[in-house]
This record gives sequence, structure tokens and C-alpha cells, in this order.
Amino acid sequence: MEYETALKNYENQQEEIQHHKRFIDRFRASAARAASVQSRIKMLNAMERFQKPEKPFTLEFEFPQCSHVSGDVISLRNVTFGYNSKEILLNGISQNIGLDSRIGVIGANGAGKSTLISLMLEQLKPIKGDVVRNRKARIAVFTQHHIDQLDLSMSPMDFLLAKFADDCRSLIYLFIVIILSNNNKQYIYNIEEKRPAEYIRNKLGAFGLSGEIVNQRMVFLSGGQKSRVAFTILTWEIPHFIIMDEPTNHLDMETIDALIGAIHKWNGGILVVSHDQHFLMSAAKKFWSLSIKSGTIEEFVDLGKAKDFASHRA
Ligand SMILES: Nc1ncnc2c1ncn2[C@@H]1O[C@H](COP(=O)(O)OP(=O)(O)OP(=O)(O)O)[C@@H](O)[C@H]1O
Repeated sequence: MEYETALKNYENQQEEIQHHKRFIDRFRASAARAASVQSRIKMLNAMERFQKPEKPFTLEFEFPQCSHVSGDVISLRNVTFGYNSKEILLNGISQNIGLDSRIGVIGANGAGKSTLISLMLEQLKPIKGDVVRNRKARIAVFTQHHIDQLDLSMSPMDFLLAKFADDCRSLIYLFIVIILSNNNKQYIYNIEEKRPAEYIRNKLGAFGLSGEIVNQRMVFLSGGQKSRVAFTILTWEIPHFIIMDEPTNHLDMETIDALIGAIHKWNGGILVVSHDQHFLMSAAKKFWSLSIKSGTIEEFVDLGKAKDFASHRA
């Protein structure tokens, strides 16, 4: 039985029990109602009671809310690119990506989706045109590569302590400075909570990793759990914009739904390349369809039309 139905049945029965109990309490001393009272007592004693159902665990992610940055995150100005000048892959592309954009990128295999990402991240230089990045906006990138980079012989806690050693050292210094300069115990206690291990626990907790698991070697973690460590790293510096290349390829359904939920609750923007229709429909609000033939991008709000464009022009 579904949790909601079981809970409803339990609550209805509790209400009914209370109703009978009130009747019994009210007329216990009444001779005229003695038979009714006895009958209700018997009924309550014979009633088969529902157990209060346990709420099933649902995995939830939380991306840290980012500060406001004005202007576009990335602007593509008449960008043309090919790995060699004879084969132009992307042809005169102009698009502005706002901070709150939710863009899904689709296109046939080899159309140039990953290349577009590399251009946006300035890992590649256009042959013509410009990519202008807003230096105030922090951009994070998520690909399968980021899960592969985890050192499985380490625990999530040790891995993050090592990876973000500088940040952790700053927290320790901050802690010491506060201790030395302030005798207010409550204040010290608050800061103490932010010590590295605790800080990392909170960060991992936002992705549903808690308890013993944070100290277990990652080789023992499931694929979904490892991806959650990768998401913790992804959002460590509180990005304003996240670029994802096929994020759902190695995620289980539970993790995909948690990721969609996190995107919905988050105030930053995303651009995602994906073949996963469910994920695209749930996470993106507009779709860039990349034509392999013309090397251009057309924007759609309807995923079906975007797919038609990508396939007809291929
Ligand atoms: N470093 C490179 N040097 C030369 N050609 C490349 C390089 N990287 C990719 N290509 C070629 O550029 C084209 C576009 O590749 P890209 O990976 O951007 O496409 P994609 O749309 O992401 O494809 P897929 O959906 O298969 O991942 C392909 O024909 C690919 O073989």
C-alpha cells in the first residue's frame, strides 16, 4: 500500500477512535446510555488497529543558493568553430545565457554539443567571433569525468578534506582567531560548528550522504552515492551556473529525480546536454537544437519541435 493511503487510513481510524472515546467519557455515568457505552467499549477493544506507517526515505539534493550577479553569464557572439578550418562545426552562433537560464541542448551524435561546451568554457578558441564570460559568475561543470576522478581508496570525508585543504585551513584559522579574540561562548560554539569536518558533513548532507557513509572508503559506495560526492564537489564554491554534459548517463532513477528536484529549488542557471528526454523535459525550460548540417542553433520551448529540427536538418 502506498504511504499516503496507509497514512490516511491510520489518521481516519485515529479520528474514529477519538470520536468513540469522547462518547464513552461523556456518557460513562449515564444509566440511560449504559448499553451504548458498553457496546462502544467492546467495539474499541475488538477493533484491529492500523500501525502508523513509516515515511519512506526519499533522496533529496540541495544546491546552495547563489548570490545575485547582474548581466549574462556567457555570451556567444557570432561564434564559428571547426577543428580544422575546412570542416566548420558551429557556424556563426550568437546566444546570450542569462543567470536564470534553464537550457537543454540537443543534436545528433557528432553535431558539436560537447564542442560548444568547451567553447563556452574557453577550453577552445573560436575561429571567428567571441565568447564573453561574466567574470563575476562562478561556473561549475559536471560530466562523468568528475565521478571518475574520485579516489575510491579514500572516504568522502578524507577526499574532500584533501581536495579543499586550503578552504579547510581557512576555516581552522577563522576558528582560532575567533577563539582568541572573542570570549562569547555562544559565538565560539557557532563558529566551532563550522570546523572542517562539520562543514564537510553539512555539504555532504545536502546530497543525502550522512552518518557512517561519509567515513567509508568510496570503493564501497554505490554509483549513486559516488555521484553525490561529485555533486558536493560541483557545488562547493556555490556556483551561479552549472553546465552538465550527459549528467544522467550513470545515475539511478532515484538520483536523477533528486537532481531534478535540486534544480527546481535552485536559483542559479543550468545548461545541460542530454539524450535523456525525461530529464530534459523536467530540468530545462528551453531547448537549443543543434543542426549538424548548418552548424547553427535554433531555440525552442517545445522539446518535440527541437528534436524535429535536429533530426530533419541532420
Ligand atoms: N579534439 C578533436 N579533434 C578533432 N575532431 C574532434 C575533436 N573532438 C571532437 N571532434 C569531432 O567533432 C565533432 C563533434 O564532436 P562533439 O563531441 O562536440 O559532438 P557531440 O554532439 O557532443 O556528439 P555526441 O552526442 O556523440 O557526444 C565530431 O565529429 C567529433 O569526431
